[in-house]
Amino acid sequence: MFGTRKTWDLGHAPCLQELWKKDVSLDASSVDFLMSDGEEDCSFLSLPTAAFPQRTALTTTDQLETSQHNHNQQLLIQTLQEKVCEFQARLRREEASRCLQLQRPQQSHEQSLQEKTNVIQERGVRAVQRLAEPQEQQHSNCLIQEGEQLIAALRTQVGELEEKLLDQTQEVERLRSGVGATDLEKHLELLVVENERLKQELKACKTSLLQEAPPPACTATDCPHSQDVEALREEVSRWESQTRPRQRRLAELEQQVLEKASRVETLSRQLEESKRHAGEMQRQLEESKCQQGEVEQQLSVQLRDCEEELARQAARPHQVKYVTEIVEVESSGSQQAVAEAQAKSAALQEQLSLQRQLLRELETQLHESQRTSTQLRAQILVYEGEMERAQGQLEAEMQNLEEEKNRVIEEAFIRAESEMKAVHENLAGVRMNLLTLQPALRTLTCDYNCLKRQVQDFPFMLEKAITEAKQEICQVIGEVSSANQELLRKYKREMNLRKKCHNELVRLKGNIRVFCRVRPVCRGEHDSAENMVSFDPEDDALLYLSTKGKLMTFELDKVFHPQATQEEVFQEVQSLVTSCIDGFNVCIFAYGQTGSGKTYTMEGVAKDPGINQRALRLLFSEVTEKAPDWDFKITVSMVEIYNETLRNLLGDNQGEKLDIKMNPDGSGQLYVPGLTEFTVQSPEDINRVFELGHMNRATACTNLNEHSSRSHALLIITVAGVNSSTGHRTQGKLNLVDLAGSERIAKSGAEGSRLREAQCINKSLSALGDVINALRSRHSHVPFRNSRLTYLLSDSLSGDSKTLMMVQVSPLVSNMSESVCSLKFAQRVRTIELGNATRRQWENSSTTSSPTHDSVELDSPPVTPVPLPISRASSAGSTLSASSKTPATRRRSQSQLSTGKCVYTHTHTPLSPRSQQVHMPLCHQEPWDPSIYNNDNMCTPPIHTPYATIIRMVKNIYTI
Ligand SMILES: Nc1ncnc2c1ncn2[C@@H]1O[C@H](COP(=O)(O)OP(=O)(O)OP(=O)(O)O)[C@@H](O)[C@H]1O
Repeated sequence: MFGTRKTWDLGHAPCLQELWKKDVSLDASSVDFLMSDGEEDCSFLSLPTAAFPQRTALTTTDQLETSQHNHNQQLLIQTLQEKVCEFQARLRREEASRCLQLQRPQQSHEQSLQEKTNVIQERGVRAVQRLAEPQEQQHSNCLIQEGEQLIAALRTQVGELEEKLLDQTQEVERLRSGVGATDLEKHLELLVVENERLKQELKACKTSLLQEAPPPACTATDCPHSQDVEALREEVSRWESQTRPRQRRLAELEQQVLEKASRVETLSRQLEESKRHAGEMQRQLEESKCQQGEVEQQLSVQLRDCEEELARQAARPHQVKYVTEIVEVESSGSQQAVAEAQAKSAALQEQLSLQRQLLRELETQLHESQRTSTQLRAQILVYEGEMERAQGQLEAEMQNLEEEKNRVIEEAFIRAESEMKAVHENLAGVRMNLLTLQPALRTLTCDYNCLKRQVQDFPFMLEKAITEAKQEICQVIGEVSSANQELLRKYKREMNLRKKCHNELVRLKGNIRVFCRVRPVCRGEHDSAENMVSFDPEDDALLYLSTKGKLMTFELDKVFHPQATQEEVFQEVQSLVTSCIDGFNVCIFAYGQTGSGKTYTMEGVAKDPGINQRALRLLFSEVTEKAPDWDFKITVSMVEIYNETLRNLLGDNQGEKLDIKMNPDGSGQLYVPGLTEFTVQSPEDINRVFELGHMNRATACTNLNEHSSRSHALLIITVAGVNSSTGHRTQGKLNLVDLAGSERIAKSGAEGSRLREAQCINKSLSALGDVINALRSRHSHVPFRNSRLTYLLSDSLSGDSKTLMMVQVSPLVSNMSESVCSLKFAQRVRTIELGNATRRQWENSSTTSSPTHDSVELDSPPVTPVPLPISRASSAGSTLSASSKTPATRRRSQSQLSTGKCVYTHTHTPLSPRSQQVHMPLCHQEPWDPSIYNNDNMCTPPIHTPYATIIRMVKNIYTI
């Protein structure tokens, strides 16, 4: 703050006090004088402090923000006061020094005069005493008078000098008081006025900022711009805080300038005073010289007069004696007087020389003063130059500060104005929004009240709506039901028509399909007939056999080459398999000589199962898919026909021989008492069934391969379904038969038991051929009973059944003749027409055989009605559930028989109470599966699919 003051510190420049001290040393009286002056200056110091109450009052009324500023100003004023006191003290000391300087020659002069006067008085007294005689008394009196006059004149002169000195002292005092105190007071007043002006400006700025601030109603919580205003205020305060030190610095500089100016003025005034005093002193000195000259002249005149008087008195002769006596008497006195006068003269001369020396000293002092004055002038010029520079800098700095202050204020003002404008605009927008929102609020309130009323009324409205909806739903259900009945009627009519068309198509195509599969050459077989067996790449139904130079062509329904996989074979038969879900009886049997691959095709191997396992898994997955609408039950039986003996492969007693009997209920149906049927409910059950059958077949013989070659293995799968929605029932049977080897007995050369086995095999195969021949020839009698095999398969070979014969052919040359026989037999079978496929259906309430809508009329000559095989519940326990099958009645309408047509109906017979079943979960399934009917026309599309869809729709409506 006072950094620049150091530059202007008087201590660094020669001051008057130091200058005076060089020549004049202060004595104790002068120190006392200074001390007394210093104490007397307290009255002077009271002047600036007199302005404090006003300032204090201002301080109390100022805001808190200006307290620091006021404190700084107080410090500044206090510093100024100290400076003023210091200057006053210095001024007084200098004045005292000057007074001392002035008084000292005067006192010495007075002292010298006093001494002269005393000397003259003493000389006069002595002269009077010496001239005590009457003659000389008059002259002495004259001398005394003259001396007294001289003394009086000298006293007058001294008095006048004292008066002049007093006047000079008073003038100096007056000048001192007039110069120092007044200027400082004026300067102090100027400072106070400047301070007041700055305060007023600060107040005005604050007032303008406060007026520009947002309205007080807009508080920090509800006005979004209060923070901006606060930020602006903080910025303004920051600028003010930055401005304050500059203002203080400005005030200090101003103060320093004023101090310098006052000091320069004081110095110049002191210089003038010094000059004037020096002139006066010179004049007084000259006057003293003149007076001294006059005194000397008078004294010399008196001395000369005395000497002349003495000489005149000595020139009188008559009176010589007397005079001589007198002279002699008085000569010693005169000589003494002369000596005294000479002494006086010498003293006066000495005094004169002293005066002259004093004069020289004064002149020297005068020269010193003039030199000091010259130095002071030079210093003053330097100070003035510095002052001008400082003033220029100060003015420039002030101007910069002023400009910066104005700029900051202007920026703050502009910013505050823009902010206020934005705030006002926002406020206007908010007010507008408020005005627009109020109607919306009223509308919302109305809506809310309305909704509230509606919510209150909602239960009643809901109840009413539910009632109405129920009524509408009932009405719609009624309408839908009637429409459904109509649709159902139309659907049944259409399905009958479709079924007739399909049956006609099947009749035209024939329902016996014959496939041929040529097994590959196995490892270790060398007599392959690869060149003898060939295939038509364009037609997969042709097989060429080259034997004995002849090329035999066999046309079958499908020929599988040796590379055909189990999956490819099953792809061709799966539609036939799934048709049993729709209620058809299906018979798939593998025919061929031993080692031609029958077992491989039907049973397969563990890693690559054959048709049996695949068919059962497919049926299981199909009925699972149809579970939502249909409840299916899949039962499995496995039997073996060996030497015309029927064995239950799934039963516990393997030695038991089963028999095929007529159902005692008079229905004419066949059944196998004691045949075990397992209900399959999972894929694991399928595996268990095959494992059990395989194990039972293996335990009954010593060589399974040979045994299997000599026996027929039958897997009988029954699929019974009930539509839970309609009560519609279907039942189909799938017979998968692995026939025994078909080689000729003559060729085999068997004897004994092997001969009997071969005879039995031949008998059964011959019976099968006879049956097929009878069917092909449409004989009235079909010899199903000629063998156990044909008897057991009678329901799957006659009427509406579908039959697939898989003729297995060995590629070996040694088996060529057997292969030719098998293929010829297969080609004959292919030409057989079993008749129209008839679907077995049971109505819910139909327990008697009666013609139904799905009865099929067989073309004449009618096939001899053969009862279906009837299974009886096995009494033997099993790890799996077993069920006994009650016979289904299949009757032939007498009227139709009389007209040459046979109608087969199937009635549902309740299960035997002895049966043990594991029921499949009741499920409804969608019977329609296009994939079943896409590949082959052997199967009719399900007749119940649209109906089930309609039922589901109705159920959905109910659910809704
Ligand atoms: N398509 C085929 N692919 C590979 N190997 C086959 C194929 N067909 C049959 N075989 C193999 O030929 C051999 C004889 O087959 P398989 O036992 O099935 O004949 P089979 O007609 O059943 O004989 P059998 O009448 O004595 O029972 C077996 O080893 C079998 O694995």
